[in-house]
Amino acid sequence: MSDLVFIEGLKAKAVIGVYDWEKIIQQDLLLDLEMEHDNRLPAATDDLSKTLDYEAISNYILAYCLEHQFELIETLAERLLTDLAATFQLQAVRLVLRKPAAVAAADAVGVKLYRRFAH
Ligand SMILES: Nc1nc2c(c(=O)[nH]1)N=C([C@H](O)[C@@H](O)CO)CN2
Repeated sequence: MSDLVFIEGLKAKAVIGVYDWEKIIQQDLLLDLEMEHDNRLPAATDDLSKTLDYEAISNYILAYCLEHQFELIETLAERLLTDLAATFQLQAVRLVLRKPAAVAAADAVGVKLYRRFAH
């Protein structure tokens, strides 16, 4: 399936990092998501409940980042995707998670994941 619902440049806040100073501050994260779905069903019904609601998913991600604390962005990315897939019945998702301020000489650093889920 090559149809996608996507979210680009979602700005989240999280307490994240391996160093002590990072455990007492919130830092900015930037997320891009591509979620595979079949566009024909929502298009045939014009019904929000038949698609992946990018607003609901964005709000879920923002809350998840605020409510969970990890050292590695790898951990956040993996657990977030597992939760998202279960909550929104995602079939397959590509995630880019950037930590823009982590390396001063770089525009951003981060992780890119692609996961397929069986429901
Ligand atoms: N692959 C990773 N490398 C690093 C991470 C990380 O989460 N994944 N984290 C840090 C520090 O927390 C850094 O962001 C502080 O600026 C270093 N390397």
